[in-house]
Amino acid sequence: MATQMMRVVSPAEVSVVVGHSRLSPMGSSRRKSVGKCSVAPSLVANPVKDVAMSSEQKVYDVILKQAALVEQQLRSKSNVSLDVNLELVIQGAPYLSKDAYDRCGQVCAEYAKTFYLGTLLMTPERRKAIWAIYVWCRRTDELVDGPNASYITPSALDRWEAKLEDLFAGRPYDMFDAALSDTVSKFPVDIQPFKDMIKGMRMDLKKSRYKNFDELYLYCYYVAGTVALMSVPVMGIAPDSQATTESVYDAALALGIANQLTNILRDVGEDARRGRIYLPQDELAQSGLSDEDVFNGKVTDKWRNFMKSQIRRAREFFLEAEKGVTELSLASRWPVLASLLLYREILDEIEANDYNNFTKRAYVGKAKKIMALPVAFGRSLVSPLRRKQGSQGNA
Ligand SMILES: CC(C)=CCC/C(C)=C/CC/C(C)=C/CC/C(C)=C/[C@@H]1[C@@H](COP(=O)(O)OP(=O)(O)O)[C@]1(C)CC/C=C(\C)CC/C=C(\C)CCC=C(C)C
Ligand SMILES: [Mn+2]
Repeated sequence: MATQMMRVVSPAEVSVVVGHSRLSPMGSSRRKSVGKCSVAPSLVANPVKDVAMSSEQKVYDVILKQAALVEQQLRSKSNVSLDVNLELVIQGAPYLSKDAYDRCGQVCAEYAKTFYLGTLLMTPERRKAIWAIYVWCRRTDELVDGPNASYITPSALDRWEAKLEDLFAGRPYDMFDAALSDTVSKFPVDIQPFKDMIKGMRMDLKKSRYKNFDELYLYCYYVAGTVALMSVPVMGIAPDSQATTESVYDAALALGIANQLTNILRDVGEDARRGRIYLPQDELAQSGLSDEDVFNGKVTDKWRNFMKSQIRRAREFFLEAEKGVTELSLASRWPVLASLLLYREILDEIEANDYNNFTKRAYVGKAKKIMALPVAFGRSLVSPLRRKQGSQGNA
């Protein structure tokens, strides 16, 4: 989908790279609650390569793997100092990691202002790491959605992936990669979600229709659910959280999916003008709609009904995510909750536009944005324990 949310990293920065998996809709039926420290690495690999596995099951495997990595780090009581100002060598040129992170922070501040403000509440180590992840995600999306997108071939994405492997192995290629390389050496971040995001971009190059929600779910995981799996190991789970690591990752994943579904519903018209329909074909047909109806862009009762069910589904994912936010470390809750509230409001705006997402862009105004911030802040102060007692009526 076309880049809308934020301005992008300059094409030059992206093209430096061009010169050269696996993974869950959140049906609660599939989620098994494991004790907080019981996600054993032996659970991680699914030895059965079952082609009939649903997308949700495939994604679930990645959650288990990421949760296991976090548990492992907790068990080994990682006493790595997170604020070492490590010197990094990038292609012979020494850079201080501080400079590399500062550059990431500048990109964030420029392209995602509200989000950048939110990160300022985090501890400096976490903030810098989130900036580095943000920049990598933005550059990756930029490859397929940015000004050079028409030159991007699967082999350019192969080269981007090779650079990803290099940076995970401590051999970053440029400043931005140097920051991420440092981040992944300090936090229990797995490479899989990063590879999966590239897979999503690959999918976007060749696929413009989604047979059913299972297919669409996998795409949403690739391009957005992955962001959640990359970010939570950095944001951290609250020490007083009683939730299982796995359930927190489930909630995080739900936020990625909800955001991407919302993105898709907002951008229906714009995507259609590029010949793309990110909507489940079977559900369109069940509502008596075809690709032609989407291309014609006429708001009919059939369209309104179809949109209502799509919006309902996105809201279910937001609800699932909301339950997990208070399990995050205190300082990470606010930016996450603020982004959740703001993104969810886009759905309200689509309704307010009478479901005309063909020619009207659903947009959350400045006043609403500003109002969401203190609301999110107040709610983020509720500790997981208080919430638990509160829900039992003891608070
Ligand atoms: C327990 C719990 C709820 C934890 C929270 C977990 C968490 C931090 C989830 C983050 C969810 C999130 C922000 C997902 C990103 C979704 C998204 C907007 C994806 C976009 C993909 C492609 O979009 P498309 O091309 O269709 O549309 P555009 O027109 O291009 O917009 C992306 C553009 C992929 C690239 C993603 C980013 C640049 C965002 C990266 C953000 C972070 C690393 C920070 C996440 C942290 C916070 C505080 C939200
Ligand atoms: Mn994009």
